[in-house]
Amino acid sequence: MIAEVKRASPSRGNLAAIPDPAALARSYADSGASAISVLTEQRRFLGSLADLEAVRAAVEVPVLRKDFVSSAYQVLEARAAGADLVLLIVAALPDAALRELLALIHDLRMTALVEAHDEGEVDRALAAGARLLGVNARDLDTFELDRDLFGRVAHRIPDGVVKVAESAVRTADDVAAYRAAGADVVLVGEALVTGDPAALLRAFREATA
Ligand SMILES: O=C(O)c1ccccc1NCC(=O)[C@H](O)[C@H](O)COP(=O)(O)O
Repeated sequence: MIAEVKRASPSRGNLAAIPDPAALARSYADSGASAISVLTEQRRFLGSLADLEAVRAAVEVPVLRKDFVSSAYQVLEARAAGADLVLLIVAALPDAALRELLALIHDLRMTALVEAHDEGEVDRALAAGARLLGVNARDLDTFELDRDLFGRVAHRIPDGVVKVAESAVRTADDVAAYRAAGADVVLVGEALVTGDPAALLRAFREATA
């Protein structure tokens, strides 16, 4: 499980105040999350690099900078703030930029979560050298959720590339469905920040046991 610190979103507005992101991240890690995703975009998600720094200082597990990263500067910022992983969204990056940012992230001994939303984007992510590939159920233009998307495109992702199912998890059954469709990792935001994170993470883990 990757558990997300998510105060607000363009599709859902304000979700949770999260006055102490470090405490939330600690509760995620204590409840078995294997990594923490921190949204650092300010305007629509109400996140910040300060949130990332606070989370980094609070947990031992890897921390993901989740943002619309399109420059080397943002990757270096992520590193300086203590991130281990950086999100790269295929739809937002031409092939050359995707390759350059991926190479920089690997040179820095970091990991890129390369995010796709259709088969063509999965193929572009693989061609660029993605080793951790996310399939986001949320269409970033329309905000529509398609929980079945992961199952339709996962067959294109070869063994050896870690498969992450992103978004739209509300219940343990959703986690079980992603797992059955081949997900190695599931990334969850809204359900955790609007519910009881410890109880949910326990139920999510049991759903895949
Ligand atoms: O969440 C949104 O509304 C959103 C809109 C546009 C671009 C990105 C967006 N979210 C980022 C994410 O991918 C999710 O925060 C993450 O996958 C968790 O999703 P969920 O569990 O459904 O909150």
